[in-house]
Amino acid sequence: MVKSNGNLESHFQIPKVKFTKLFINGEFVDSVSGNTFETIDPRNEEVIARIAEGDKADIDLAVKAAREAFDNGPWPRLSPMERRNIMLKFADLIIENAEEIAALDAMDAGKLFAAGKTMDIPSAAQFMRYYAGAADKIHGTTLKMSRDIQGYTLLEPIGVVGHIIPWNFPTQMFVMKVGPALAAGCTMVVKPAEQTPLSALYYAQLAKQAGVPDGVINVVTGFGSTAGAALCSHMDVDKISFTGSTEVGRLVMQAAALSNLKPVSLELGGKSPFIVFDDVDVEKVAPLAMIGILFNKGEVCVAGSRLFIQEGIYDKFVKKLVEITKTWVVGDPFDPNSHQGPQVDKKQFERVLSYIEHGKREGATLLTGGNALDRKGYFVEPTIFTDVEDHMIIAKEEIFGPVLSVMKFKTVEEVIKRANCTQYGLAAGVMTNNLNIANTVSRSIRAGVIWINCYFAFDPDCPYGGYKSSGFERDLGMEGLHKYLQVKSVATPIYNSPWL
Ligand SMILES: NC(=O)C1=CN([C@@H]2O[C@H](COP(=O)(O)OP(=O)(O)OC[C@H]3O[C@@H](n4cnc5c(N)ncnc54)[C@H](OP(=O)(O)O)[C@@H]3O)[C@@H](O)[C@H]2O)C=CC1
Ligand SMILES: CCCCCC/C=C/C(=O)O
Repeated sequence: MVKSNGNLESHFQIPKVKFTKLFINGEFVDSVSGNTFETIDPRNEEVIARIAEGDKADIDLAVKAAREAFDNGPWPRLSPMERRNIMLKFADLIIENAEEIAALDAMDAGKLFAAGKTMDIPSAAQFMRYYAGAADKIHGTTLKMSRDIQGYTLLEPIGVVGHIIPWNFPTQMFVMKVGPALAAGCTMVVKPAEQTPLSALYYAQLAKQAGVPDGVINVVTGFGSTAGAALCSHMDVDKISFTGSTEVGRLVMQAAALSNLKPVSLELGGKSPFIVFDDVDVEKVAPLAMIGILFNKGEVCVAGSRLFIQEGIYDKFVKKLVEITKTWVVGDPFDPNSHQGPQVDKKQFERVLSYIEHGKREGATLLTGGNALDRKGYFVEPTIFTDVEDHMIIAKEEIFGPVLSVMKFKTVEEVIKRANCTQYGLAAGVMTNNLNIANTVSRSIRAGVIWINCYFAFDPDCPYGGYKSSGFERDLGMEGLHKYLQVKSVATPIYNSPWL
């Protein structure tokens, strides 16, 4: 039985929500319609605040501000060093306000407050600093042309960017998208997920404080089917950067194509294999496998949700997994003893529980967990299914919760084939002390991120994104910056040069 920590009263003074309106052209404003929507605390199902509900009319105003800021404003025309300095100030303000932002994401998304303060928010500031440092290192190339022509390329900002972000990492997603776009000299409209508007609005205020000019960053809170769809279809938006479900990713791409053929980058769902060979130390790797599914309550696209264990260590490994779940505390995300908070909302909570019922009906063995906690809020026990078969729904579909599907395998060839047998291709974990196996498997798995003897090894310098139905283009790394740039080739004749 998973313990639900008794201390549900937070000793931390939860801050009042300061920003609830749309942020357009440097000001917090009501939506044109005057409509608002509730943002709910998944700990207790209570209303945190009412937030301005932007729709097409507000997207039009936000895009107009971003368009004007790009076409005539200072941001794309500042020297890269000036952009860098403002971005560094932005990063400093993120760190200075880490505690308040962590509290907002804990209230809005059920994310652990302590982890937010010490990991999520600081890593977001690091992402911003990484791209501040990249701002004055955006270089084209000189070309060796075949005739008496001199050629070179320019990397130019793509223009007005629409960022549509999900609810699972409100902070990182905001900064992973906004940071590189700022460094590139772009302007933007951010549509945060309806479940998690609070930190995005807070970041908008910090950006203004840091000196980001009005109109460069605009935040329109609201719903995907209205505000999000309007952003994707907008004729004055030059690029869409989307993170979310594969299903919605298709809609985003369709809207972009049917409007002005704007390019899109898609970071979508996953069903990542975590592969354990029988030469590993079970005591060390089993905890990593559990973190691979339980980190952030399983609401992670790269979660290692399919655990493949080689038969030689299967029984010992599974026994260790159960031991670990018994020490795993599910409870109030403000309580420092909690390892796991509530799922983000009622819809996701019910979705996870419905997948657990699928697993039972399909004949998998429910080894541990499988229940909601008997308390208010959207809390789900860490759940492990064994005897899972590849054709089962819990082996094929992304659950996006603390539910692990465990499978046994014999050979390297078998596990490569089974790991690749998925529509997704986001990430994979390969646990082995055999370098040849690590090399073979890492090159054979069709996924955008491979972690060998580690997991969730995120870094600002390491590109992150998917193959197949997990999307294309990358966040993070210099690839995460280049998607906000476009290449211009320039050529001129050369005369009397001693060489070509
Ligand atoms: N790759 C990743 O990091 C993530 C993947 N996911 C996947 O998505 C699933 C559901 O999560 P969810 O948040 O509902 O993901 P969605 O794909 O539904 O939403 C992601 C973002 O897209 C917006 N959106 C929704 N419909 C449209 C549309 N027609 N046009 C433009 N934007 C739209 C959403 O707005 P709104 O929230 O207001 O509807 C949200 O901001 C998860 O179970 C998981 O499979 C989810 C989060 C992160
Ligand atoms: C420190 C963790 C950063 C994670 C940010 C991106 C991951 C998103 C996902 O896979 O859902």
